Amino acid sequence: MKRREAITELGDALRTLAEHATTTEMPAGDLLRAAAELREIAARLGERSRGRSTLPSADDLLGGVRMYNPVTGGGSALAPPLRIEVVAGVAIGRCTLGLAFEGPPRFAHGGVSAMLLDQILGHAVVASGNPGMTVRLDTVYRAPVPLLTPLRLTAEVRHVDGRRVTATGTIATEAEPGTTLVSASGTFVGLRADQTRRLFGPVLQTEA
Ligand SMILES: CCCCCCCCCC(=O)SCCNC(=O)CCNC(=O)[C@H](O)C(C)(C)COP(=O)(O)OP(=O)(O)OC[C@H]1O[C@@H](n2cnc3c(N)ncnc32)[C@H](O)[C@@H]1OP(=O)(O)O
Repeated sequence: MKRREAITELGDALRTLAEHATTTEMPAGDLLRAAAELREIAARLGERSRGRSTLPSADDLLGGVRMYNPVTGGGSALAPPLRIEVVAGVAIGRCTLGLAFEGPPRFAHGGVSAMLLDQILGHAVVASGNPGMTVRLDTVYRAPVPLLTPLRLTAEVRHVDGRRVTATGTIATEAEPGTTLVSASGTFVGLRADQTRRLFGPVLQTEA
């Protein structure tokens, strides 16, 4: 099995683990045994690991492959994961949030909605040919986002003004795509070459 597939397999197992660890009602003894076993597995995985300034060997930064992105990465224990495709400049995302993402009972945490929107807005911005970093994200929570329910997100670029790009996006359910639950407007700023060097220089050197 190729390494990326193995990373995704481990990510799937970790996401299942996070969901079951969130929903389990097993007694204390079982939880302590599980914790001890998991610490052993964690120690084994940590025997060979990378630091902050080294990209994952399975990533292709310039090709857009980020295996551990906390929103879209197949290898991330934190990612729903959100699957995004860009069609005619519109980013369309799909995911289902489990109980690990609960804020108010039965519904998603508001910060999770903002995280999903930041990511999908970013994809629309990159697809427009004006990549940049988020400098502002305004979210409007119109209705709570239900857990364990297929979701549909959209995003598109509205305005490009020099280095500054504005994009908007929404979260709805797959069943009612016309009913916006959360909307967002984001401002992204393209980096100057000196800013790219300052922020990402060490990583780009290892990539080259
Ligand atoms: C396919 C893969 C897709 C990947 C998607 C990933 C999505 C996720 C994206 C993120 O989450 S990025 C992480 C969160 N963002 C950051 O950490 C960025 C932190 N901010 C910075 O480091 C600096 O703001 C930055 C280097 C981006 C820009 O610094 P500058 O000093 O160059 O900004 P400057 O103050 O000169 O402003 C540049 C322009 O942006 C405007 N601007 C800056 N901050 C703003 C703001 N908060 N709101 C509105 N406009 C703003 C500013 O007015 C100005 O407009 P003009 O050029 O028209 O004068």
